[in-house]
Amino acid sequence: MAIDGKVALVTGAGQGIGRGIALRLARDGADLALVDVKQDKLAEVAEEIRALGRKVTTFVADIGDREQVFAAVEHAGRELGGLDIMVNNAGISQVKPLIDATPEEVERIFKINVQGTLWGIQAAAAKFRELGRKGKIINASSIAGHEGYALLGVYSSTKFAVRALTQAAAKELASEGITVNAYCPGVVGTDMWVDIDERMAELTGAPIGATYDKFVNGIALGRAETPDDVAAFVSYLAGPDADYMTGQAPLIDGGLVYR
Ligand SMILES: NC(=O)C1=CN([C@@H]2O[C@H](COP(=O)(O)OP(=O)(O)OC[C@H]3O[C@@H](n4cnc5c(N)ncnc54)[C@H](O)[C@@H]3O)[C@@H](O)[C@H]2O)C=CC1
Ligand SMILES: CC(=O)C(C)=O
Repeated sequence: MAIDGKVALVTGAGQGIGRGIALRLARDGADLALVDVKQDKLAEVAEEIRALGRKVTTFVADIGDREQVFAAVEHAGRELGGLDIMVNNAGISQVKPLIDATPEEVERIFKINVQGTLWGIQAAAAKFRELGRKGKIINASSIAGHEGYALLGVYSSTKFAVRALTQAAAKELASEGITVNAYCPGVVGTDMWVDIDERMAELTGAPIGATYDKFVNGIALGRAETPDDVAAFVSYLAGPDADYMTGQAPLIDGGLVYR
């Protein structure tokens, strides 16, 4: 298997895309460190990974807190014998007109989506250095990191920022053989989209489900994305076939945004 015996840490692994990525990397042969704020969800995913015959450890951490991210990486290294792949997946959404966004709301989403990704890059790079490994760092951006969406403007700006961090980190870390890439999903049917759809309904008066359907109707391949669709691409980014790729943030969206 492509990443047999490698150690991967996935943030936001308790559900949705992060869970899908963790399960896929386990099927690819990796041992997994699962990080989330939700202890009960982590335990469920860990059980699924154990059933696949891989080693797994869990760690409750808020990625917005730098010390907690470094502690999570330390924990993974200690429990699983190192670190090779860091997936900075956890993130939150926010649906609101730009002109109404409060300082507290902006601070919170930047703390998690942008600072959380930066702390993940820092902690992983420090661990790869210490171990002398050529690790891979993989960050969650979005179609909203390539295009600013109405009512998702602040969220979109955090995902543009993730692309900037990905490019800059790739340039800074390349000489050590560390690669940094991002994945940009489209409309994935997770709890995040349930929240986005509900908030859009409140703000626009659209019926529940209508915003989600409108976005999905724009997808050339004719269906919503699944966590497995995203995980298949992350599997490629985590494996040796992506060794010569760095600083990129490709769209994996079924044909929705074209760049
Ligand atoms: N669902 C979608 O259509 C898309 C999602 N994305 C991105 O993919 C990533 C995952 O999204 P989903 O799985 O859909 O979201 P989700 O809301 O279903 O799951 C997110 C997970 O991250 C965890 N989390 C949230 N804040 C955290 C924090 N501060 N520290 C640690 N864990 C935290 C949550 O507890 C949850 O388990 C996010 O970065 C999101 O922005 C990107 C494009 C599209
Ligand atoms: C959640 C997300 O990134 C979008 C725009 O679907």
